[in-house]
Amino acid sequence: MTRPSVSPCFATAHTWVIASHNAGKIKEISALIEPFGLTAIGADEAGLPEPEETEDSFEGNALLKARAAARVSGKVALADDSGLAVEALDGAPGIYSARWAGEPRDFYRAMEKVEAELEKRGTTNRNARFVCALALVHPDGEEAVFVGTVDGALVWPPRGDRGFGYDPVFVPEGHTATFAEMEPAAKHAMSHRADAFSQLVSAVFAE
Ligand SMILES: O=P(O)(O)OP(=O)(O)OP(=O)(O)OC[C@H]1O[C@@H](n2cnc3c(O)ncnc32)[C@H](O)[C@@H]1O
Ligand SMILES: [Mg+2]
Repeated sequence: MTRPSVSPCFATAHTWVIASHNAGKIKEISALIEPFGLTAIGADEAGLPEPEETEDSFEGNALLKARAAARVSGKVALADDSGLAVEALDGAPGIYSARWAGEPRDFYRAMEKVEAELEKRGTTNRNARFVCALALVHPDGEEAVFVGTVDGALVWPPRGDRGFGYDPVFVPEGHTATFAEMEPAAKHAMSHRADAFSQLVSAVFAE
């Protein structure tokens, strides 16, 4: 038996707080963790505030959100900081992916902004990548972060009504459907979140 590469305290907790206010993410993360016999509680359900994302990296913001949730709830907290990095836009919107949608959030507007920026640059390079940092924090101070990615290309106009955020404009490499046109299980099998989660599973639940 190989030892888990992080402290066993994460796997022995019964409940993980999902430190996110994004319903789409909570749904995807709950589906990923429930097979491990863990109960997931969303940040709204746990009455957690939404911290300001002041760090300059996905990892930094994921840790900031998980630390705040673990401190307030006294439970293991899992946070996800993620976004779309467009090659021809030097990685934008990146950590600002949610902020490009304005307040209240309007992702059609955010997708239009990405398209307008590409047109401004007069480029034919439509390569993009989704990135997901998952931070796991125990109230006793133990921490771990896992980063996953998926490469693909942007399409215009948006297609499909599944998923959330930028899914309607993202076609993963080797496919023709956007994430928003795929069955949720197909997206979960290849997404940036699934990639980060499989690293987490190897570290936390390794036998
Ligand atoms: O911070 P929390 O409360 O978790 O929720 P959020 O929506 O603000 O999340 P982020 O700060 O991590 O912003 C990430 C944004 O990137 C986009 N994004 C992340 N993962 C995505 C996915 O799987 N499909 C489509 N868009 C995604 C989506 O628009 C998110 O709002
Ligand atoms: Mg956020």
